[in-house]
Amino acid sequence: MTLFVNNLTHLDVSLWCPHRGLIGASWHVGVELDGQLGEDGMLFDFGQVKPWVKSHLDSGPDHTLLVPLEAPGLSVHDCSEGICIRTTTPYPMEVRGPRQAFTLLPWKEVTPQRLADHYSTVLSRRPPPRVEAIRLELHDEAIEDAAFTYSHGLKHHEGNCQRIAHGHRSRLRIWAQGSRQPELESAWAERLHDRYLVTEDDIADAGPPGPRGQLTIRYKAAQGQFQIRLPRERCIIMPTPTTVEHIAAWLSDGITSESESEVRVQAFEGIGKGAFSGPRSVMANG
Ligand SMILES: Nc1nc2c(c(=O)[nH]1)N=C([C@H](O)[C@H](O)COP(=O)(O)OP(=O)(O)OP(=O)(O)O)CN2
Repeated sequence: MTLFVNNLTHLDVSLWCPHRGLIGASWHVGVELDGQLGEDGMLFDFGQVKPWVKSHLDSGPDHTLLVPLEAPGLSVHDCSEGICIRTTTPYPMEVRGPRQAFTLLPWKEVTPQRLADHYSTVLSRRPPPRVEAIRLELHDEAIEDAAFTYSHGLKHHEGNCQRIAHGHRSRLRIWAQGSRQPELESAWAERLHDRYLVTEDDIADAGPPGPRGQLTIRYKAAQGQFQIRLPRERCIIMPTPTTVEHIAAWLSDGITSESESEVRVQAFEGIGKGAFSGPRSVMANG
C-alpha cells in the first residue's frame, strides 16, 4: 500500500548556485509512504505523518543556506561565528553564522530532486512502524505570471527568519487604474530577481562606491552573530527591515513615484502568504 500527502508543508531556503550565485527558493513538500496496514486499517495516521515530516524539515534545511560543498570556488571554514562560507564564482561572497544556519551538502549543485532524495534517506533511518519506504517530493509553485527569488535575514525575528541567508520565491501582483499591470509586474520582478535585500541599518561596511564594490551586512540576533559580504550590484538596500509588509510598501511607493500613477501591490513571501500595500480603490475601475 502507498499513502501520499501533497502540499504537506513548504521549504523556504537560499542556496548557492554555481551559475546564478545566491538565490532564494520556496518548494512545496509532498511525501509518499510504502508499507503495511495496521489493525486500524491505516498505514500511518495522516495526523502524525505531517508533524513527523515537518519537524525533520523545520529542524533541518528549512530557513538555511543550502551549500553545495563541491561547487567550483566554494570553501568552508570554522570561524568565531560558527562557520564561514566563501565563494568565487559566479561572484565573491562570504557568509558567516552559527552552524544551524547552513545545510552542507556533498554535491556540485543543489537541486530540489537531490534534496528530496537526501531527506528521504534521512527519514528512512528511523521509519515509523509498518512504513517500509519513504519518498519526499519537492517542487516549485506553478506561477504563470511574474515572480522573483530573493534572500534576506530578519535580525528581530525570534525564529529562523533571523538567519542572514534564507530566501523565498514569490509572486508579484500590481494593480493600477482598475486592472492588473503585467508589464510593471515583470519589470519589477526582474529588478528584484536573485537579489539580496539589505536593511540599511545592518550595513557594517559600505565598501568603495560603484557596482563592483562589496557590501558587508552584520548583525547579532538570538541565535548568534551573522555576517554576509557580497557585491553591491547583487543587493537592494531598503530603509526598513525586509519584512514582506515593508517590501510591499517599498514597491508601491517606488512604482507610484516612477509611473506617476497610484498602484496597489501584492507581494508574496514564498508560497501563499504576503502583504498588500497601496489603495484598494485602484483595483477597480470607476
Ligand atoms: N508578518 C510577518 N511575519 C513574518 C515575516 C514577515 O515578513 N511578516 N517573515 C518571516 C520570515 O521571513 C520567514 O521566512 C517566513 O517563514 P514562514 O514560512 O512563515 O515560517 P515558518 O517556517 O515558521 O512557517 P511554516 O508555516 O511552519 O512553514 C516570518 N514571519
